[in-house]
Amino acid sequence: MVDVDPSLRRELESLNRFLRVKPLYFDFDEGVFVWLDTRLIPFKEVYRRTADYRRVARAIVDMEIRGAPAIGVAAAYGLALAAAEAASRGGDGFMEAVSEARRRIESTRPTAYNLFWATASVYNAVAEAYRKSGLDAAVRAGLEEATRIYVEDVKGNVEIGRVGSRLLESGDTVLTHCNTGALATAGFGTALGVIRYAWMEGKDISVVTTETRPVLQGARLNVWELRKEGIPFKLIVDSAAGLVMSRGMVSKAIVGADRIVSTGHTANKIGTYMVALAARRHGVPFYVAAPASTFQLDAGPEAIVIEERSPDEVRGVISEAGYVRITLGDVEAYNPSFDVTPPDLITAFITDRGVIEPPFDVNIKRALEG
Ligand SMILES: CSC[C@H]1O[C@H](OP(=O)(O)O)[C@H](O)[C@@H]1O
Repeated sequence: MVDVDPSLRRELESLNRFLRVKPLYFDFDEGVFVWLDTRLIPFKEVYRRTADYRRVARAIVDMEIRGAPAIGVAAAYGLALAAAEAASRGGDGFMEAVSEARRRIESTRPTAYNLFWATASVYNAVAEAYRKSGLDAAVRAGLEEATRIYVEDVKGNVEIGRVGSRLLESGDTVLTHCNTGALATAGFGTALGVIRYAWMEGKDISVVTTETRPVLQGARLNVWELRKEGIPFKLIVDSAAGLVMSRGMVSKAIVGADRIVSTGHTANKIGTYMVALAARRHGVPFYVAAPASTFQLDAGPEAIVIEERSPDEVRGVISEAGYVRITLGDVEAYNPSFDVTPPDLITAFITDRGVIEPPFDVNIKRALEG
């Protein structure tokens, strides 16, 4: 039994009413981190569990866990587990071991800012507690900080939903790209959280989701979530986004983000930039929904690192039969996992601190630093 402040445990319990599914959580009785392996969705629902931070890191690299906020929560609990492991070996080299774990976790995926924000928060909590009160306090501090990050993600998502739902009305058809729902966060969602919240408020909306090649977060994860919620939707191939907007089939577009910098330049799943271009061409409002933990306020677009993943993701797809190749195995493939949408194509940011409108280089800092 691993313990944290009882008030934190009570707050966790109070959030269950918002959680449509618990895609990742910490099992305090067993002292392990638990997650739903999103690579198998919608065909199978398999939960994984571990007390080893190295296994959490691999789950992030392999996209068992994916989505900027979910990656942040997993990184936080992974580093907390690393502190517990290091403490079990005694005090010698404790902070060196925690620093090594931090480096390993931060080497998993480079684009989502939530990951680095989360590891810094947990590392600082562990280091401060260790300096003041020793090993046991450091382990507890790490787990408590990770749990606070989890709680804040759920609460922040619900606030994003509440704020964003005001921008939607019955009759809207909302286009979304990639998965930004429960399976990308601690359990409610950002862009898909706005759609979920509006639906929960009784707004008669529908969704157009792109399939989101190559990993098919739309065709696999959005389909699973929207079907569970009973929200009407159509699935389209990524390259149909322009046509559906040209035909007036979409009234608004809402996407998530992996990193938003001080100028408003936004890194998100590959294909987002093209959706934004089509939205501008056809007068469709284009919103980016993200929590404060996705914003990097001390940097501009030069800080955005675009992850390049295995060419095999382009050469095949995850299907009901597992990975299926769709071309020759030796084809040269280029697989940037994200692109950057410039601020002039973004109508507004929907955040847990409210809606942020242009000029973004002024208003982002004003909303988030205040
Ligand atoms: C709630 S933001 C999720 C964000 O993360 C996704 O990337 P990936 O599936 O590669 O982790 C995508 O960019 C989503 O918008």
